[in-house]
Amino acid sequence: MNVLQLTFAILKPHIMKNPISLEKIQKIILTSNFKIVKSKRKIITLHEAEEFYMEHKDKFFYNRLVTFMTSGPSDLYILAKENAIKDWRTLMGPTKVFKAQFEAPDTIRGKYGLSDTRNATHGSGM
Ligand SMILES: Nc1ncnc2c1ncn2[C@@H]1O[C@H](COP(=O)(O)OP(=O)(O)OP(=O)(O)O)[C@@H](O)[C@H]1O
Repeated sequence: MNVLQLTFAILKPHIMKNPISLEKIQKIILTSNFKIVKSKRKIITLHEAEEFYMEHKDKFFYNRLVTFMTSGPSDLYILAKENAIKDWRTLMGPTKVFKAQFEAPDTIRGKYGLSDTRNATHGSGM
């Protein structure tokens, strides 16, 4: 039996500022057979960002991360597909931008990541 799975994806603020990157990533979502269950464009509040990244509270990049994530609109998606979580993470590529660029240059982060913080997209973990 085929079981649909949901995943939560975010297109981060620097992507939203570049219409070409935004369009290309939206196209990747659609051509990879994800169904968009729900989408919303919004500026994530500081409170939401702090809660969302709570697990990283003590990391050196936490302040930088929540500041960046609240710096402008993001696109938020609930995506559905078989193996949605794994497939979206595979499309995103490695978290760290240099690893993405050298080891997985064709992934979203490989192509559109600018730094370890501005790494283009978020995807739910398992
Ligand atoms: N070393 C780092 N320096 C700067 N920012 C980082 C670093 N590691 C992680 N981040 C930021 O924190 C976010 C969450 O990190 P995490 O380790 O949970 O990675 P992930 O599971 O691949 O990413 P995400 O949860 O965004 O899909 C990353 O997407 C990135 O924006």
